[in-house]
Amino acid sequence: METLFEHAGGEEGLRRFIEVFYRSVLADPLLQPLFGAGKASHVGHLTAFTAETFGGPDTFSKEMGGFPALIDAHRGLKIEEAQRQRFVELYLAAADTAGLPADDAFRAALRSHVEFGTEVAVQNSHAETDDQLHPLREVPRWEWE
Ligand code: HEM
Repeated sequence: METLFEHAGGEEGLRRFIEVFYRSVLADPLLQPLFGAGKASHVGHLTAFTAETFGGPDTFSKEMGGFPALIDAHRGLKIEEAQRQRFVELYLAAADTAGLPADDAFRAALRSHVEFGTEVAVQNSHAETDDQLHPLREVPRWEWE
């Protein structure tokens, strides 16, 4: 069966999507304060993460610090629910703008992926001890719904 990665247009399709998404995040009054001026590495890292979770190459885990780097990136950010919801909204809007496939099965997987991922990020952003982190310790392999 085709992977979500292949269906999304591989590395190139996902990078185009994440570029649109990150641009919209940095222009958003609710989210921009968390991201500051932005980081040159963010598009590459988020693209690699998304590729890996959708069944593509495991470059994020092998070469970019993997899940521990992701936990560190969100620690202490204290992401609010309104910010989480905006992140989801912008993510799904970017999928339209970037022209990712619009079929229901793919969009359902994209939505459940970002809903779950943002819940994990919010929890980790508030954790004051390792016990309070979400139990996830590896990049999850997302599947078709
Ligand atoms: C709840 C909403 C979220 C907010 C507000 C948020 C915010 C941030 C911020 C401020 C950074 C550090 C600055 C930067 O690298 O530009 C960051 C890094 C990162 N975030 Fe998030 N994040 C959220 C959810 C997610 C989700 C759901 C994912 C994955 C699906 C994700 C993946 C990443 C990655 C890959 C990095 C870069 C880590 C690295 O440099 O290795 N984030 N995030």
